[in-house]
Amino acid sequence: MSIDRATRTRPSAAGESETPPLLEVSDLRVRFSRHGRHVHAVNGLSYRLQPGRMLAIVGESGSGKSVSVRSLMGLLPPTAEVTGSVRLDGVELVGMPEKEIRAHRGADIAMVFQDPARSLNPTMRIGDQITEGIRAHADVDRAQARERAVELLRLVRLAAPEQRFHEYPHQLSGGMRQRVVIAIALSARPRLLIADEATTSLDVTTQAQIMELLLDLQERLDMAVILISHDLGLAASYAEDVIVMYAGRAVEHARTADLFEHVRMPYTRALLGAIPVLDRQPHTLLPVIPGQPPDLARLPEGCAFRPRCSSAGDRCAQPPPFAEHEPGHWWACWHPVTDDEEASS
Ligand SMILES: Nc1ncnc2c1ncn2[C@@H]1O[C@H](COP(=O)(O)OP(=O)(O)OP(=O)(O)O)[C@@H](O)[C@H]1O
Repeated sequence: MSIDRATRTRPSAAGESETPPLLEVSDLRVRFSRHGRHVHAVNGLSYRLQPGRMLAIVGESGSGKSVSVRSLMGLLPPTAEVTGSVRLDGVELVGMPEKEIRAHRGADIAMVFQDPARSLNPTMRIGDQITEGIRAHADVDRAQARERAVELLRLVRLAAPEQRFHEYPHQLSGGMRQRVVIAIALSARPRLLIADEATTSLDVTTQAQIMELLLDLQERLDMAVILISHDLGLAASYAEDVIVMYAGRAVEHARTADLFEHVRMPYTRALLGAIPVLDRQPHTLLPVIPGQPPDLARLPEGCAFRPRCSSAGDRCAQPPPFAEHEPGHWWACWHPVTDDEEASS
């Protein structure tokens, strides 16, 4: 698998703390309650993200990836009960009144979603949509906002930005629309950009172009990026650190190269195992693992992966601690994969 990205990055790794983190998530829990039924979507998620780094969060559908990042933005419905701590530059976001969190949303943290068509207003010219975003966060007149909007379109490498400024979303391709969405997300110069399956609806070539753009913006603007993806290849190619989520928890977290070369969590190995090494190319979707993820309204005691795990034993009835077992490499498992097992598998 391509690990270029992981091997040419700065030495900071999961859990290291030589610079203060931009984002510190501690024991984050999100519960949806309806008609007496409680869905435990996020169950004690903790991680740190340094400024200017790219972290991928991967896992099967329903593992809590989207809910966990939406909670950072205060973008969950009122049925969601959020506890724990999310600190952005030391400022606590959990429990912050909606009015204050709105000031952070867009300005400090921005988000790009899967479907660019749904993120844009089809009846508005793209230039107006970008200037609206700029003026929501900065005290600038129309001419200044327009100038900045064209600059942003140039920054996201949209060809002929002055001309595109006057066009409607339907006149643009899917990739161009996602560039516009990214331009809007960047309009307040956020320190953290969350890309939630932001390239999933695009063809493979356009996906790679948008990922290269995100990488370029991350480096040029020194912006941290959280990449939410089903695509292990994408995580391996672009992110410096990877968190694997299962049933609302982080089950493995490490530098990308470390994770892929010294996988420890049987769940991560199961995700990787069905993909022959030579086929581990970018854009490799998560394979199907036999069995079902647990019902989040009735989480099992102990390790949630136990019913599907070929390494499970009696001890797995107790919850395995999520701990830094090797420098910069965190996992939650009583029976981690060894390098010898991995080599012979
Ligand atoms: N508004 C809601 N009310 C009740 N349950 C919800 C709500 N939003 C999400 N959930 C539940 O939370 C769990 C986690 O969802 P989430 O969207 O975070 O998963 P995901 O890992 O991002 O998966 P996917 O890749 O399919 O989006 C799911 O079981 C989902 O059904």
